[in-house]
Amino acid sequence: MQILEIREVTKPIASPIRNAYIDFSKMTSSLVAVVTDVVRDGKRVVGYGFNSNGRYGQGGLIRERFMRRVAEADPASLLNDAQDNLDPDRVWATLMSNEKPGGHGERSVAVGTIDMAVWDAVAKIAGKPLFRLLAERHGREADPRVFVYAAGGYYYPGKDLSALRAEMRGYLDRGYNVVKMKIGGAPLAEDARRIEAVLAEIGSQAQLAVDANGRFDLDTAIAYARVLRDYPLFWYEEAGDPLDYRLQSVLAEYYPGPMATGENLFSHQDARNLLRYGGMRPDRDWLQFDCALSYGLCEYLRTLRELEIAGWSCSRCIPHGGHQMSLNIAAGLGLGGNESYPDLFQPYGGFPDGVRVENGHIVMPELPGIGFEGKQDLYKEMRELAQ
Ligand SMILES: O=C([O-])CC(=O)C(=O)O
Ligand SMILES: [Mg+2]
Repeated sequence: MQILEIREVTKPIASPIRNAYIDFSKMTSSLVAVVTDVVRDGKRVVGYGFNSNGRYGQGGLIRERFMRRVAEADPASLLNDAQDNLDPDRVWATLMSNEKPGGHGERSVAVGTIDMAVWDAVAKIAGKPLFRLLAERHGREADPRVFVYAAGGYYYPGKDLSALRAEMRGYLDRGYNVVKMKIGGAPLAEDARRIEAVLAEIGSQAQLAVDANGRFDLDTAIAYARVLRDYPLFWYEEAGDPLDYRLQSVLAEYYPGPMATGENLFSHQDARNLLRYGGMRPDRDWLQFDCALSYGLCEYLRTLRELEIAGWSCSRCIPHGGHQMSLNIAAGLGLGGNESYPDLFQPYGGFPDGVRVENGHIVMPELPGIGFEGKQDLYKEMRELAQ
């Protein structure tokens, strides 16, 4: 049993939307295939992965360093002790050989993308959905019913309040009961009007989260907090720079409602620093670490261990990124849910075909691996890469 090859292609996921920090006009994502020599149900097992939106494709790093390390490794060194499957941690250690600690920039995205494909292959070789494999490995009961919320509400040329309201209404019509919109890309008074328009639209049918994408300095974060705290928000997300733990912790003094952050922290050490110094409150705040951007599930498991040490429940995690990998982690390990972008970043985001959102939850189908084969538009792109 061995990995024959890793392939990568960088795909556009561009759109004219904008958050408070970036636009997505040139956004790309790496799609990776881990091709094995294992055959299941008459078909060669290929694991797939991709990175979530917001960070660009990583073809350069993947080709120059990470693919080569796997290709040069003794294939037996990547197997588990029983030699009946790949060992994701051994593959991970090979990927990360000769990498210094710290500086978790783009390489965490490259490794996270390959790691997703490795776990997909491992679950397919085991013949199980990844969420069931994870639950078994951790001695837990899987719960295939997962909370999901609809992220959108971007700034968009010519988008007025009625378009924003119509967008949010569309999410409610599709079964969501928490929706998210961007803030910080317009003056505070205008954002307040946008928020009030959405609150009027969703009424008591749903709750609203807002996301500043790390745009604010402390004064601005507090100025927003003074306004936002009078609204019944689901959370106030990523007010300031992701690594400015002091800002986050001072903000907590001005914002009694739930805060969320973590999508731009890419290692368990950074996550640990957030828990130590960021003033985040385990009884109400939310952690959004996204394995696809942060060295993958092998590292995410270390992050979950840090949560446990710091007295946090993993049910406070609702990852960023809207991909099926985090849905599997949520169903298998008991996270609080997952992000979803009903109208964006297709075909990468979303659920297997036929999965519907009801009362803000989906039920995971019983597909081997991560479940990409159940989403036709996505699997078409994946198959093209593997052929
Ligand atoms: O706009 C983005 O970069 C995505 C984002 O922050 C989110 O989904 O929370
Ligand atoms: Mg965000």
